[in-house]
Amino acid sequence: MTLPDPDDPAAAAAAAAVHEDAFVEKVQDGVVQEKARDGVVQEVQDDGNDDGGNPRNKVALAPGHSLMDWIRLGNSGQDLTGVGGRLLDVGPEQLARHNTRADAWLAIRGNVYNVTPYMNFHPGGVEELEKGIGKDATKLFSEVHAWVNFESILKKCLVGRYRPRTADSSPSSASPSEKVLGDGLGAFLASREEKERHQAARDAPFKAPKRKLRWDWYEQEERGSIVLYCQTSEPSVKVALGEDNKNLKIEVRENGEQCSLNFILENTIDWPVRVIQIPNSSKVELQLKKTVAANWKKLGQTSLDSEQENNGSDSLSKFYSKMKVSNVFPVNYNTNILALSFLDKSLCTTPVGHHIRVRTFIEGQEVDRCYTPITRSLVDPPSEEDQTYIYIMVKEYKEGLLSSWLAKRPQESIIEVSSCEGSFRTSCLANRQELYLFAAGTGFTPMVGVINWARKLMKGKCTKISLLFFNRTEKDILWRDELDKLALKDSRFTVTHVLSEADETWAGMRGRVNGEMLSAHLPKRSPATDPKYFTFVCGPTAFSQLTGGLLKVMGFSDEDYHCFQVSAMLWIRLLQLVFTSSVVNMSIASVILCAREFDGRSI
Ligand code: HEM
Repeated sequence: MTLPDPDDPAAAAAAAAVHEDAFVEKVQDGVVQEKARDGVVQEVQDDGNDDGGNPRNKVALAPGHSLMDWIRLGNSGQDLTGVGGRLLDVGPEQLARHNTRADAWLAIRGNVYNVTPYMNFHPGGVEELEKGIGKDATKLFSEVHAWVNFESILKKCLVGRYRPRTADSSPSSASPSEKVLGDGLGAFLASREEKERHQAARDAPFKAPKRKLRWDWYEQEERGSIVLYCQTSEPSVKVALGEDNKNLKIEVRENGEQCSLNFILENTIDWPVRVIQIPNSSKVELQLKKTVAANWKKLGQTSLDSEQENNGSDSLSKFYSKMKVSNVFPVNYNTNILALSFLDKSLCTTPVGHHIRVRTFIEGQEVDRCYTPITRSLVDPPSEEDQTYIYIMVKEYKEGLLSSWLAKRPQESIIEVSSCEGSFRTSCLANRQELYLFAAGTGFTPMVGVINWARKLMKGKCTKISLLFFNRTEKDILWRDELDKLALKDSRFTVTHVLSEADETWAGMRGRVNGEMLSAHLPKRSPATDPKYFTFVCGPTAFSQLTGGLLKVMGFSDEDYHCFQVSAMLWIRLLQLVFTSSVVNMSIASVILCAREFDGRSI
């Protein structure tokens, strides 16, 4: 078996998913604990050897045809369906016409896949796979290896739904997602009885939603997984488990909408739930660990509601949860990392480049500030960040109401934290190979997520991550150690420090951002003719405006750079603050000071 590269979480996560967790239990330090089908856990050294002794009928695959290679091919953007990605309703006759090695379709559990590109990747060999083509191969497939997660392995080869009573295929009038999911769990369930039970559980009475959050689930004896089919690859997902360990609430926020799912689970689960964003897809998997190993047959009772965010303060206030400052890690003389944890069994995920709001009441006044969550470390961000914590970097501003309040707070202080917000979409980085980051002061914090994301998920594609980091003095440089260590560890990453008020001992670059600095830092190629590189900007507003303006002059279009900025929403909130009676005594000046606290940008 080819083991996932532990440094490539995209591939590793996908590899774990395709094995449905049946085997790969843990990948750590190159040692995999492989759980055999009889439940015995054995340690296997990752020696890169693909055959592992070949205890069964697996064939030796040609070089370049490992599971990892297949995942890469799937992520390459090539159309592996052969039908342009349209979803078809396929009847037996049409299926039977695709019965050659060069044009091979098969149906498994209600879905039709084009397995032509998978032929040479099939661990059981081409001849074996050929036995199932041109027909409904569900029985054959289950007899040989019912545990194989075909849905995940072949997801990029999906042709459509199998309609045994349909003579011809036609593009169905149902929406693509309806067709992919069909009756949801049906794709996963072998017995009709089970299917009906699950259907009943899913159709349990709930408030009619404006937009349905589609989901599926599957289970093993010890675990269950809920798969959410979101609209984007950057949903913010919040999960809460009730005191009874059975009441599970899921909130998904994306595209300005929030959808909620509430389950009363069939039985109790252990906290925490693990939330896994399947790389390069809009699928999110919630992994549940059952308190007592048993087959549940159904997930439980559900209710579902969805609401359109109306940009109003009422709607916003719903997204605040109480969190406590669990730990404080000093960064430099005026900046700390705060580890925030929920008071109850809740967690939330943070899409790259998105931010949260921290809110509290100081002397009766509501103070609200945006922070971009970071990872605890830049050099070794945990591959599985503990999602029950949110880490924020807080710089103390003397005149900043919230930051100076936070700086004085001992551990265990309680604050309110919103769900994530933001407009950044990683899709703008598709096919980019080089990233150039321009940050000033705490404008560096959104870059942490970008750097982590590029290192993990653009592996193989991203060849350069170059940060030009502006600060006043040496002691103001945030995470200097981490940045230097990362530059040593990862040859793709470089950091250049620029100081505006350096003392005479400073041998590095000096000054404020200007056109010369940017051109020296960027490739000589024009972004118009070479769209392989992308630029991020974040810092005080004056810095961002100047840098953005210079980039435009240099030929960068809006598609070639992203500026993390104060959102329009923050301005709306600030104006609301000025005009609401609760802060009638708050001067416009102090509101502006609040706004200034947005990641340190001055306004
Ligand atoms: C329906 C016709 C198929 C037949 C007759 C067949 C046959 C086989 C055989 C004989 C093996 C070696 C089994 C062993 O480990 O002893 C195998 C392994 C495997 N097949 Fe298939 N296969 C079929 C379809 C598929 C499909 C459609 C997929 C894609 C999802 C697939 C994925 C795999 C995987 C991942 C393994 C390795 C399993 C492991 O490591 O435990 N097979 N297959």
